[in-house]
Amino acid sequence: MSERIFIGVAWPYANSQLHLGHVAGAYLPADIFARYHRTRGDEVLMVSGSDMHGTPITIRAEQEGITAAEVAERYHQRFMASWPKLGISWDFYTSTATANHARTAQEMFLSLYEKGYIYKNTVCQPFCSHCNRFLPDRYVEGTCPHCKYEGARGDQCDNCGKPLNAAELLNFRCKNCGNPPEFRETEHFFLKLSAFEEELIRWVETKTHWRTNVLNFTLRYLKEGLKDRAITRDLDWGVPLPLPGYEGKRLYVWFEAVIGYLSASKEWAASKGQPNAWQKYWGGDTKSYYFIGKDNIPFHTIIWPAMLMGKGGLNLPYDVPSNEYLTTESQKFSKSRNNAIWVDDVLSRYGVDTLRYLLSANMPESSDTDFSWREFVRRNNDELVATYGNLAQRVLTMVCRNYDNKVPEYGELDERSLTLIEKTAAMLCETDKALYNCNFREAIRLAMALAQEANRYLDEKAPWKEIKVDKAAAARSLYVAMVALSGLRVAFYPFLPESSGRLSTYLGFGSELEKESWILKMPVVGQELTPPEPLFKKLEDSVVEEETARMGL
Ligand SMILES: Nc1ncnc2c1ncn2[C@@H]1O[C@H](COP(=O)(O)OP(=O)(O)OP(=O)(O)O)[C@@H](O)[C@H]1O
Ligand SMILES: [Zn+2]
Repeated sequence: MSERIFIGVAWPYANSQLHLGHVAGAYLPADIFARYHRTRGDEVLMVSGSDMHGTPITIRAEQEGITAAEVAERYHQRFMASWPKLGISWDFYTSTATANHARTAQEMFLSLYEKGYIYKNTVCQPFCSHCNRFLPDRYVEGTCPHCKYEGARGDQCDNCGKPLNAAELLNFRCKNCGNPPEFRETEHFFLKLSAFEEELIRWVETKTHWRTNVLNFTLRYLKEGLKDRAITRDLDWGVPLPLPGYEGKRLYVWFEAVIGYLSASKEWAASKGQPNAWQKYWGGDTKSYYFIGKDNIPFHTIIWPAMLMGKGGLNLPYDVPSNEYLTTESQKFSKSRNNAIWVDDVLSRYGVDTLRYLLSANMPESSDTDFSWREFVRRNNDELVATYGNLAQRVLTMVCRNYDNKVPEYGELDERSLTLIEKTAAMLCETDKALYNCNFREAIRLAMALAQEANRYLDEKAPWKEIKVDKAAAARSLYVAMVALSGLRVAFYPFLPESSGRLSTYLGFGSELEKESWILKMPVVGQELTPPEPLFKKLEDSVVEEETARMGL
């Protein structure tokens, strides 16, 4: 039975270009999941957009001496150019700078305000007398009170993932001038998170299908007790408050950005000329998945669900399959720390499927994972080229050369051949299960294992020898290997859409796998074929040194 799946993906801050951490953490797993469900025949809506607001952008603008709008627009355009190169198949990608988003965020604010879930309070906020302004979020740095990490910021600690208030930091200082701020009174609006504590605990306790790290982090956080959080800031960049008298304040970026999932869905519906079409993705038995890196967990398992509970009538997350960090030398890739490997740069030298393969096979699903150029080259050469690509190339070239560019007659199948076909069908069942449960590494491992199995079959049968004595036997071996390839193109499709599309045409099927289904399709005897080009290119070992030198390690 087909399902309806909503996929929300973290909104990247438009303060820098994309690095491999973003891809491995959020965008690639979301895209794999979307492509998989579309191929299964499910209805999918995958949305996100650039986060144009917040202090990461104003800080960058101040550093460069340009406006925040200019910074945000520049990186938004770069993201838009990167997505197709990466093969990220958005149903809709927008930004938080739209009038639709501001309106949706303001409506959410007012709805929660009217129900008493948002209230006003006077608080002490850090104020730098040297810079003469309040210091929101990332304008303050200091030591995390929980894990003692020294580079924690006024909104969150990147090391232990806990959201923070500036006043909780130890040894806090102004990011701009390094002086310790004083605390001054200012009025802010608060989200009454405490009102949702019990409902949230009851809800999270039913989420036994969540990843252990996500579930444990969330429960620990909830059981420490929820504090109400300020959701406005003294800033002039962001979505204005929908109430008169607060012109110098804006909605806090984290309250506002998560609303993007809803506003993007509405904008998608409007763009299709069906303004109500978003509703079916936010109600009924639609399952909502949110793909994010682990620093975003509390915003998606606590704050956003609390907002949705308060508003009512909209689906809560079904799953939040958050990834851990992609690291270099055990440090989180970070724009701000400048230790990143940039997506556009990598894609200017290597194929997109090589990158997607490495990041899928080494995805930081359950622990932080170091990116390694040695692994990049090894997996490309040993697995993509020697195991999978070579299998396709050997089989299809022989078929084209010896059987007049047509899928050959295979006659009667022997035991060994039937076993490979059965294993291929079983692999599709197992990858289906793994992908359904967001076990991406497991799924891609299963597919590559079948490619190895098909190579063993081919080496045993040796059609290049058979053909000299028994052309019909060689035809059978090659046909059965084509059946395995037919299964592989489906299983690899969510991960490696470019090469799967090509393999699909080489096998005589169309290139649009999403129009098929997650089953083993047999190549059609007599179908005309075009001789194949290699699916992947071998990389020189020198790539490891060149790239490591480029990173300055
Ligand atoms: N090294 C990483 N590994 C895994 N996920 C990451 C990594 N860096 C960022 N992400 C995820 O990518 C998404 C978008 O990131 P965002 O633009 O918010 O950057 P960020 O986390 O502030 O990164 P930075 O530290 O580079 O400024 C978020 O869900 C974030 O968790
Ligand atoms: Zn200062």
